[in-house]
Amino acid sequence: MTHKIAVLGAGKIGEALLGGLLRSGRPPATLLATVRRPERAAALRERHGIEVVDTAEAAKTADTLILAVKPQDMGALLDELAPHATADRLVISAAAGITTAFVESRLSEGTAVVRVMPNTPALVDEAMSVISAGRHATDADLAHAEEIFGGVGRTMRLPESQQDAATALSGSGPAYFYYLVEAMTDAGILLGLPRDKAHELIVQAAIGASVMLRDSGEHPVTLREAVTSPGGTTISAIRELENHGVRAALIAAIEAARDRSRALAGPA
Ligand SMILES: NC(=O)C1=CN([C@@H]2O[C@H](COP(=O)(O)OP(=O)(O)OC[C@H]3O[C@@H](n4cnc5c(N)ncnc54)[C@H](O)[C@@H]3O)[C@@H](O)[C@H]2O)C=CC1
Ligand SMILES: O=C(O)[C@@H]1CCC=N1
Repeated sequence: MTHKIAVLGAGKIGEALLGGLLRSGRPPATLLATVRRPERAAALRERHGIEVVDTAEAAKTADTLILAVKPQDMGALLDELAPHATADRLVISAAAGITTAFVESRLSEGTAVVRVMPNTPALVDEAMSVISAGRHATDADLAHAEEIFGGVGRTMRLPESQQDAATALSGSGPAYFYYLVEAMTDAGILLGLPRDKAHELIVQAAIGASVMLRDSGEHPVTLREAVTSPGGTTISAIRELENHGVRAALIAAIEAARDRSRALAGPA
């Protein structure tokens, strides 16, 4: 069998991954997708030139099955998959909250399952994908998952016990930055700047700050201190952020995301 990857439930994250795999040079003939709606199938075929098949066909043809449906749809997908997926398939779940134990319990005994939490910057090859092994996944299975998800950005191995936290920080993480950009744009509007100019200023500040965070090796406190002149503008803003409990709000928000990820696993 040629080495094939199927993305089961090619929605936003599944399509981002497929696009990245194609950009990284994987031939379209080695990729398969499954979807629910015919219009979606037509769009995927047209945009990426890949074959869209049903779950049974994907399970029979591909040796790596990436499950990218919503956590709430995972039980139904596994019911469809189980009769067709032999135990030699590597199954990779990208769903928030869903444990490898849950996936394993629905598939053939001994199936290797890997849990991965990517994020949407996969669309621009800047994802972070956090990878954990299930009970039967070997180092080679983890390396295979790293190779696939490494095509759309960076990867990090963490124990599965830390996946809900990683989901809250990294899977959902880009949304917090977009939220911040929205709020800062509102501030620019309040201060009388045109929306497009405010947006451009904030996006460039975000890119500049991100590159410095990644490349300077400096602690964020040091980078922030370098912006914060005595008696200056930045400290006036920082005082308001502290007054409004923004740090505590972020900690509480990310804890809530972690708790939601745990809850999506369903009752223990
Ligand atoms: N959107 C994001 O930023 C991230 C999402 N995830 C996870 O990825 C999964 C998908 O999320 P999105 O892509 O945002 O959702 P989505 O709703 O865009 O994609 C899911 C797709 O699966 C299809 N689907 C559902 N059941 C199916 C079945 N039985 N057979 C074939 N197709 C089926 C749906 O029609 C839909 O197109 C979720 O479990 C989520 O937790 C993980 C990391 C980041
Ligand atoms: O919001 C969600 O549940 C998904 C998982 C991580 C990012 N988006």
